[in-house]
Amino acid sequence: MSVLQRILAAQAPCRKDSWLYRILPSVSHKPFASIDQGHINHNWDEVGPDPNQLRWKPFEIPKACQKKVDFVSGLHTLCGAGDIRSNNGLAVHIFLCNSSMENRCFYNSDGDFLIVPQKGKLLIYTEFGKMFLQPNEICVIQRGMRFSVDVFEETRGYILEVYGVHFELPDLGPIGANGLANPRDFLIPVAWYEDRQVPGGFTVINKYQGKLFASKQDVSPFNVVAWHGNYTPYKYNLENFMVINAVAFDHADPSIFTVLTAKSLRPGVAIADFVIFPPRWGVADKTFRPPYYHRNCMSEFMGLIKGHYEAKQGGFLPGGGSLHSAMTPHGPDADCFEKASKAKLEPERIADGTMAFMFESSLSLAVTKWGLKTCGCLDEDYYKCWEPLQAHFTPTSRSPTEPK
Ligand SMILES: O=C(O)Cc1cc(O)ccc1O
Ligand SMILES: [Fe+2]
Repeated sequence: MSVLQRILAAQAPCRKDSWLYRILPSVSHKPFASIDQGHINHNWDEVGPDPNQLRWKPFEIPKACQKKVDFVSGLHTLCGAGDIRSNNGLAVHIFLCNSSMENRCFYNSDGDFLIVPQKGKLLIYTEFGKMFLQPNEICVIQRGMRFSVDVFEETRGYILEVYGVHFELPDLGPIGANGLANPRDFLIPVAWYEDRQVPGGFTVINKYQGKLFASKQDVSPFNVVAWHGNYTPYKYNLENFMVINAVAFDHADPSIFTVLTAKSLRPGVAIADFVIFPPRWGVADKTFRPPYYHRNCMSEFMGLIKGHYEAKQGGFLPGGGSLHSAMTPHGPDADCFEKASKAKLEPERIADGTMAFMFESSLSLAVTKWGLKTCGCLDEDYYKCWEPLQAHFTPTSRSPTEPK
């Protein structure tokens, strides 16, 4: 492992600190000035809440031949809640880019980023070293860390930003010592540096209270020759997730698939959970195996990295998304309902070759103007996937395994 090392406690929640040893102290050579906001927007109430089930077609990536867009200029806020100034809340952003950041880096004063690439690989230069990230891997870059992103094609992904808290592994409770995302599978960068003068200026972009500011300096900020501490970016390959699920009957709460959680101060309640739906076996008897129809207290933003989501074979596509707000009913589409209602309950593989995920929050999310209008990807027909639902209730029917 030349570039990355394993970390045993990437998620140590409380005190976090790292010491960085630089060639030159990192101070701005010019004052920070406000720059074009792009579509970074924390003013969700500009459009406001929407109690409907929303679905987005794949967010469109700008064509490289038309306009060069890098990771920062291609960041768009989709929805969120809370307040940055009091360090409580979250935002969901989409990144759509086609070019590498050239002599530009970004740092976020507001919160931590959990980055989920969906299309295209990312080579992320951080002050702690480099991280190479491909779809089906995720990384966390915490508040204040400067980073720059190289891309190699038209690239898309999702970001979950949390304010005032860090992501950590969920408490395992009765699961015990190991399972779900295991600490051994989290990787952190090893120090890497460049001693590079940049006569034309290296632009440092800062997100502060939801707005972007820029300052120039004449050396690369990636001039850290060594560091130690436990405040580090890290990455994780979702393939390593050790899935635990129902093996007798009933559909488990998807919280059993939590990779990382950003806890609120209320025990058991998260600002945001990052949950995945990995390939696994379905074996539950006497059970409607797909996700149940439900209304619940959480806001659920879902995205798809690859393949199909078990509850929506059509319409929910890789690179798109959906949002089911608190207490709004939702569940499998009519097609899935029909098939699962008649299916023989044999052991079956579920979700092979796919990876859907959920950013789930106890806060009530509002959608930005970009999400509802500007992106142009809202699927106005989403509700139609439930229109053909038919009742299958037959009072006299019995399960084949039930005693007569
Ligand atoms: O709404 C969804 O598709 C996500 C989800 C999946 C599941 O298996 C159970 C509940 C749930 O919210
Ligand atoms: Fe749900």
